[in-house]
Formats: sequence, structure tokens, C-alpha cells
Amino acid sequence: MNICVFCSAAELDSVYTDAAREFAGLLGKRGHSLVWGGSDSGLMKVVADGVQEAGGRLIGISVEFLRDVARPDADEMIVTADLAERKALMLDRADAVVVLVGGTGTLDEATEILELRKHGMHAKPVVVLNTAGFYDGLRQQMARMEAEGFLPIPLADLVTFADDGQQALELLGA
Ligand SMILES: C/C(=C\CNc1ncnc2c1ncn2[C@@H]1O[C@H](COP(=O)(O)O)[C@@H](O)[C@H]1O)CO
Repeated sequence: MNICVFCSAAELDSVYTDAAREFAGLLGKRGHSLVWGGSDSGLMKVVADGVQEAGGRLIGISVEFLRDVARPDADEMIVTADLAERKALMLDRADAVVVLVGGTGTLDEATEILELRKHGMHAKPVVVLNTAGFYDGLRQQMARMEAEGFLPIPLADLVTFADDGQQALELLGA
């Protein structure tokens, strides 16, 4: 399975890096490939290292203005002209999407993928890995959207939340 991971490009506390490393190890051990933003920094690097060390393939989808920080030893590295093309290609190459902890870049990627799913433009499963309750606020917000009629489909059909990497992969059947 090609699993697209959106996650932070920042250096983070071990509560986040340990969980990301564990998830990446499972992904690699089970023979899946990682589709990710291609950079060798922060949590993105932790995940790519973990997948590669466990024997998984790395498919990087970088973007022209970040070409200089693309990981040199990925199995594949595609460089798109802009962020919009990059997101489209990441989704295109993925069988499923997992959202790890992140900032505005991660949120941008995740919400676009959810919006496309909401409109039936794809049916790829999306799981949010809620390490240390990082996404409790988002989960609560989305539950409110559902309860108050802002979502045209059940929230559970749009996205599911996992507490750890094992559960995330279980939800994907991966
Ligand atoms: C090493 C440097 C920059 C590297 N930055 C990024 N490289 C690749 N992809 C990135 C980068 N920043 C954002 N992205 C994409 O958004 C997500 C991470 O954003 P966040 O705001 O950190 O959550 C990630 O999934 C990428 O696809 C120079 O210092």
C-alpha cells in the first residue's frame, strides 16, 4: 500500500518523534511505501528514516522552491512546480492518508484532502494519528460541525482518529 503521510517539518519533542518513529517502523515492516513531502527535516525526516530503516520504500513529492532540501536517497523523488500540484500528486500516488502532528502546512494538506473526499472526488481513507491528544481540539471542532449540520456526510465517513500507529494502520486495514 502507498501511504501518504502529512506531518510537521519542525524539530519536535520526543513525545511526538517517538510516536512517529513507531508508526514509521510498522509501516516499513509491513512492506508499505511512504508518500511524503520529500524533505529531510523535522518529523518528516523521522518518518522517512523509520520507514527506510524498516525496509519500506520512500516516494518523495517535493516542490520546486524546496528542491534543495529534498532527501537525496529516496527511492523516487518528484519535484512539482507548486504546492497545489504537489498536493494533487501526493493524493494521486496514495492509497490512504495518515495525518501526523503538524502545523499550518499539515493542516492545509489535511483539509484539502478531506474537502475532496467530502465532494466524492476520492474515496481514500484518511486517519488522523492523534498523538498525545494533539488533535483533540480538531476532533471536537469536527464533532460540532457534524452535530450542527455543517457536514453533508457523517464525520466517520470523512475521517477517523487513531491513538497510536498500530490503530492507525488497523483502521486502514494495512
Ligand atoms: C528544511 C527546510 C524546509 C523544509 N520545509 C518543508 N519541506 C517539505 N515540505 C514541507 C515543508 N514545510 C511544509 N511542508 C509540507 O507541509 C507539511 C509540513 O508543514 P508544517 O507546517 O510543518 O506542518 C508537510 O506534510 C509537507 O508536505 C528549510 O528550513
